[in-house]
Amino acid sequence: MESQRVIPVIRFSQENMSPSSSCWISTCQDVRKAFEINGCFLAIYEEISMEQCKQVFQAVDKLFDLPVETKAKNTSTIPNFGYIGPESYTRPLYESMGIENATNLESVQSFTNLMWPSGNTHFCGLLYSHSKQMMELDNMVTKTMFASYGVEKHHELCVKSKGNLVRVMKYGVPMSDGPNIGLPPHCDMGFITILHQNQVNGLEIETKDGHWISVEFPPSSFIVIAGDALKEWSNDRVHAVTHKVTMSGNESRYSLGQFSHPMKIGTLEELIASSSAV
Ligand SMILES: O=C(O)CCC(=O)C(=O)O
Ligand SMILES: [Fe+2]
Repeated sequence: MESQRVIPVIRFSQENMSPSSSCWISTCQDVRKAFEINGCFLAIYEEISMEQCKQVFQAVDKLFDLPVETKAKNTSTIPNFGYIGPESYTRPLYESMGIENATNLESVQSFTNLMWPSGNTHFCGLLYSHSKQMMELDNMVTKTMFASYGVEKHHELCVKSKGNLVRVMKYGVPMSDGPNIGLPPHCDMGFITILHQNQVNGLEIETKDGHWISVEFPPSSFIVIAGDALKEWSNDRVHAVTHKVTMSGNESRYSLGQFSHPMKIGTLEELIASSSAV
């Protein structure tokens, strides 16, 4: 019971990620345990510097300062992938924008040009390199998870077929007598979400025994959240964790999430069967 109520912290250093290192096996086991018991964990990932994260959130702050008509140009053929403005009853403080395939320079460029028709090379370069680095972390997470289930040889295919969406989010300051709902309780639909924030807390995770715990982000940490598609892929081994955002205090909260989803891999059962076949 207690292990559910503390979010596990797992270090993703170059050293831990080498299959020949002494901690490789334990890292893989920790990832699997966290996904199965908690449905999430905090990854310490120092390859992305804290200075870079600070710059990203400063750039995102300027992005949200653009007029609503400009932000609304961020559209998508996929529902909820583009600009989402505040919704008075369900999420009055929430606003977000999505960049599809943010690990592809042209996608980030076309998003940037929509927002700043005269260009913004700083934003474009920053978001592109940040998204690529977050995807590297995502790939390490899948690699350790695949290894822990004995299906590591299929990991490359999973990496190659991954689609992704980077979503930047702003949560406004609640009025003293107004609602403080940032985002109502939900599970993510995709495979894996990797998320971090500026210095303002607000994310809460529901444990399997129904307790809500507030997420505190240690330095250089990113929360890794299992979504419904990962639960389904794993035949319910992995727990898709319910989470929500509650706002307090007098500072806006910014978060950036990367949502990834492999397109064409068999289910875990199928991969296990093909890994054990001679
Ligand atoms: O902003 C956050 O911390 C959570 C965002 C979230 O849960 C989502 O976009 O699905
Ligand atoms: Fe979510």
